[in-house]
Amino acid sequence: MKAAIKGEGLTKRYGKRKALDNFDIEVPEYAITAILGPNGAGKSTFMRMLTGLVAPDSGSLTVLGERPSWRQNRLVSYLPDRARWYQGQTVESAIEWGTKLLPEFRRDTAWELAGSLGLEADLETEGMSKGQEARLMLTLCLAREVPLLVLDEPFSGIDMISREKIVLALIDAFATRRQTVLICTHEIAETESLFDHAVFVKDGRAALSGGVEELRSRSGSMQDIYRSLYG
Ligand SMILES: Nc1ncnc2c1ncn2[C@@H]1O[C@H](COP(=O)(O)OP(=O)(O)OP(=O)(O)O)[C@@H](O)[C@H]1O
Repeated sequence: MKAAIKGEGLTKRYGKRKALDNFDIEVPEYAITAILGPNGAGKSTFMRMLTGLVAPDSGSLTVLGERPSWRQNRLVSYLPDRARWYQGQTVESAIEWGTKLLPEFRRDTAWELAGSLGLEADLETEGMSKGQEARLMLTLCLAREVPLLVLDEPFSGIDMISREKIVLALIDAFATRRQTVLICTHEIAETESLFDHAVFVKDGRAALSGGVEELRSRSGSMQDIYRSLYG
């Protein structure tokens, strides 16, 4: 197994609090890996580190064989945990913006995804519901044919039917492209069928990780493991 992402001894402090505390992780390439854990465990801090938005205080991190950087971000499609739009943007102008500015962005794929997620071209980002906003962010992210997708909470605020569509879109994208996908989520119940590999984060550390099949055969469902670690 080759690692698309490798982190060793990653530590990040905010004042006295350690968001990450000697965090070790290996994310296998061409697989879908879940990062799981309760609020405040350190998941988003790690996701931000992958794109260089947050620098570790100590430890080492490689993403596709190099340290995170702006140059490296051409190869990474990152879905942040909060949306930011330009004023007056619509679904159409956001897709045009992606076509012009995002590396390896496929306009046709974006329109297909937008259509299947029920996003109309003239829908304005101002005044969008939380779920519409999440669907548009995901559309922009999945339309990029880059080697690594990093999705921070892609399902939050999204209704069950759309969530199922997104899971199918991800499986579809994954079957036709060679991509590594890293997803941080709280929605284990409906999405665990998606994951090949899982990393459970607790208090800034990797408490448990491994192939999902192997973890299940040893310790039950992902939900059972989650309860026994955090309950
Ligand atoms: N910019 C920041 N300034 C201060 N503290 C921060 C900052 N970013 C994260 N933290 C703290 O670091 C810890 C880990 O936060 P992080 O957002 O990584 O958790 P998370 O696992 O993603 O949580 P959630 O599931 O709620 O999104 C928390 O205690 C948080 O308050």
